[in-house]
Amino acid sequence: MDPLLKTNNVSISFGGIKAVQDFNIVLNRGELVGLIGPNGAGKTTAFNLLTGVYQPTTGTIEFDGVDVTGMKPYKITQHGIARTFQNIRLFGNLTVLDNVKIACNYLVNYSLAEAILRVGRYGKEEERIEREAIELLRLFKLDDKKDELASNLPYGLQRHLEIARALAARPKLLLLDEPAAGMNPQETLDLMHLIEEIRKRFELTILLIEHDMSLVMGICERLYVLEFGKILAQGIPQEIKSNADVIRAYLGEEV
Ligand SMILES: Nc1ncnc2c1ncn2[C@@H]1O[C@H](COP(=O)(O)OP(=O)(O)OP(=O)(O)O)[C@@H](O)[C@H]1O
Repeated sequence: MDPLLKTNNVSISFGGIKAVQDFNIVLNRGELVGLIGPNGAGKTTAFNLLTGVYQPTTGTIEFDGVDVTGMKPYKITQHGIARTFQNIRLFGNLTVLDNVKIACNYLVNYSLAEAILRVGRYGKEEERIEREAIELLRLFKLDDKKDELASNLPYGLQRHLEIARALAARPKLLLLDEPAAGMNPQETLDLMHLIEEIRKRFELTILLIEHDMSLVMGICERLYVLEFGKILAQGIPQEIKSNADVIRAYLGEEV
């Protein structure tokens, strides 16, 4: 089967800094792959390239048989790539439910005129969106908090809501940028199980940036390691753990 995502020598520079250089990765359908590397290695920049936030200086990105290089972020979302952010980006003054419903709107099937006049397909679509949003919240055990303001949720649940919102766009590929940041060990463990569950349930492919090595090594099937914008190593967790270059890059930290 064709891979879901394939990047070809994707690079970007900011001024003189080559933030990402010759980024070549392949994600097969259904894989859960980690993207790790020291601070400033280029991981978030790679996500910004895959989601159209940045245009690559050179190189191409093929997603599900389509060349998505240079597409606007909303187009890329419509093609099936969704993400979460390192720093939570919820609409804090909207309810938990509305945060998810907004993301469903990428997929609405009614015209602007029908929405303004509140006729035609509008009503049915709105019902469907609400139903799907509540189902998602149930999966994340957030349905009993659907009417609370997102900013009032505890930190760990805000991270869950971000993932629920990303899923509302029904992606084929989910990019998670440090989903366990700031979580305690129990919350991290719960998150690991949740990620595995949503992968199965939604038949997702997942690319995960994470500094928590127990999380990455525990759930990822393969890993790419970035250093100074370049791929330093790739392989299964066992290979990466014992890779001399990777150990050096992490300056003797336990990998
Ligand atoms: N918009 C930008 N303008 C200038 N430099 C940038 C920009 N975005 C990223 N960089 C630089 O690109 C390099 C890679 O940064 P990036 O945030 O992708 O690293 P990272 O691996 O995600 O780091 P961390 O683990 O700390 O989040 C850094 O040197 C950063 O300063």
